[in-house]
Amino acid sequence: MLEAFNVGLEVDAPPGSEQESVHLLREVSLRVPQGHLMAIVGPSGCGKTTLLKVIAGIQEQTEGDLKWEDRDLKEEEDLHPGELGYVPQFSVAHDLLTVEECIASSMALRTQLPGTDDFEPKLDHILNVTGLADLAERRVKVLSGGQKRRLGLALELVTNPCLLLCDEVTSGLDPKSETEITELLRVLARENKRRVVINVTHSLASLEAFDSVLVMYQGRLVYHGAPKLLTHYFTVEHAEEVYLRLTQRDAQEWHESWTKKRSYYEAMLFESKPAAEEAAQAETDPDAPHPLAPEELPSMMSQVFTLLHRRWTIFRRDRGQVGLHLAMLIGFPLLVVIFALDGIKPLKQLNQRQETDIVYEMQRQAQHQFDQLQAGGIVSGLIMLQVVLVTLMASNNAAREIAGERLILEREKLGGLSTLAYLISKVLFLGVFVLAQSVWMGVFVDMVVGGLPGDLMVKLMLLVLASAAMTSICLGISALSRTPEKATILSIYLVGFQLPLSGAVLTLPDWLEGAVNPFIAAFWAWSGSLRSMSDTAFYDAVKKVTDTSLVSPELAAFVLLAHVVIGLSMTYVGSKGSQWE
Ligand SMILES: Nc1ncnc2c1ncn2[C@@H]1O[C@H](COP(=O)(O)OP(=O)(O)OP(=O)(O)O)[C@@H](O)[C@H]1O
Repeated sequence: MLEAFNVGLEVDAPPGSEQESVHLLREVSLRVPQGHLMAIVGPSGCGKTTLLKVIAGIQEQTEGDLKWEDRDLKEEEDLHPGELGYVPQFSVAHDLLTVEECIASSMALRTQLPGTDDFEPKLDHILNVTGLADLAERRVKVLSGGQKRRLGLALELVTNPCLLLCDEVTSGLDPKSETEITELLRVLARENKRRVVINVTHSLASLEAFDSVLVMYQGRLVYHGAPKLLTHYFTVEHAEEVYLRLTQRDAQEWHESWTKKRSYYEAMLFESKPAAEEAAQAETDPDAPHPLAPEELPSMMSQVFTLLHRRWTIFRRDRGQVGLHLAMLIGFPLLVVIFALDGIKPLKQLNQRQETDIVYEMQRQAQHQFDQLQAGGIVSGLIMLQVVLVTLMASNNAAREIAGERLILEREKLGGLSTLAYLISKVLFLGVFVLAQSVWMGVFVDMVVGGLPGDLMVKLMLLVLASAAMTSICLGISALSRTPEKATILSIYLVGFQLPLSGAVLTLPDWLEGAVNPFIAAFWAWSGSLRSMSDTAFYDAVKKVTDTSLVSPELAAFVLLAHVVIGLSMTYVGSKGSQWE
């Protein structure tokens, strides 16, 4: 039995409002027996989705109590992820996966079935029961609205939930599809004796298939009873007239009226017990296809592997992303080399004279002095260009990574996905890009210019760390942002400020340098790389063209690592926090 006692939800009023807070729900009390299919109806904005979220534990009520099978959901932990199925209004599947892949990945994230003999039969059963068997190979992107809703439902059936909450899975469909999905919900309600299925809907047209109907109005419960008594209660001829009728009294009056009469209507609900009987019958059915106990969650590493495998599949199929990554991987190092073309000659000449006394050479040859200045500018510029382009690639890797799939993440967390598993999968996925982009950039440029001064390994390490730092920070921004657009803009600003604030082009005033540098990854990678040349002739040349103080490679590596840690902490906190809106 699902029970609510005077449940209320009060939230801060929107900015600019005269009140301090608003009540989204007030004094909602209900009892829903098991094996029952209930519809929540009401005009737009009356609190249907809010009530569903409170029952699901996505939003916690500020007043009253909720009970499931005599467990107080406020006192004890929320429902076990395997006990709860929540189908949101929006699509919770990746566009580039097929229907079968989506269900299989949901199963792998939420159950221990993959690898067992039960996996295939269960997958087939879910495809069949939701009417998706013929669409198993079709990608989500091309599914119709109704098919996406069936898929949303299918993703929740992998665990045999006993509380299945559906937000508008029947809305906006043609009458035939609406009837089919309602019938499916009814079958699901009967399939498991412990199960309660609740569906939010706008439609008042086909409520007969439900065991009960709950009407919400302005955050209040104003009716909960059998569908056939709805017209009687509201004294209207057709159910479709109920919304108009509601406007004739205010919500408080409707609620008071309901409080007086509810025992009569609820008693009728419990007395008829058609649902419980049908459920008992379904349970004894010898053809019942699978056990109905909730599934156990898989291990964290198993979730990491599933997420990683899924992410690579999506990446491989996203031709635009693959093309962009390849273009940057090949194009950016070439760009650096093109800028260096004019300077390669003095660079090589200076390279050949490294063994000689550079000061003596300078005094002796005016030409050499000119070469040295030019070479210093080229070396500093090349390193900075490498670093900035690597950070640009890093921001492109990470900016949309979490914000772009936020609602899917929220749904999967509710289904038992570990935030740490999610974070590790992102680190492993993006780590490949960080290594490929920065190592290739460093090695390619070094080869073409005939060897930049200093230890190649130190410069490569700093490039990798600069890329890792920017990737982590942008991933953190992505996890904390409400939309992918916001995350992208913030990440672009961050990269845009790297060059002017790095001190490589213009020297910042001392007081500003100390305040800004800690935040500029490009400064540390550039500065540490230049300092790593301190035992070569180039260091003097580089010092001549920059007044910015240069730091040791060790300090640079330490600060960049700190950026990585901060970025990953932001990512963890941002991913763990709830962002359903
Ligand atoms: N976090 C929030 N802060 C402030 N107001 C909110 C919040 N969440 C929802 N609301 C408001 O609460 C009201 C009820 O929202 P809800 O989404 O539950 O309505 P609904 O009945 O499901 O509507 P619809 O049928 O249009 O989906 C709306 O006016 C909405 O703007």
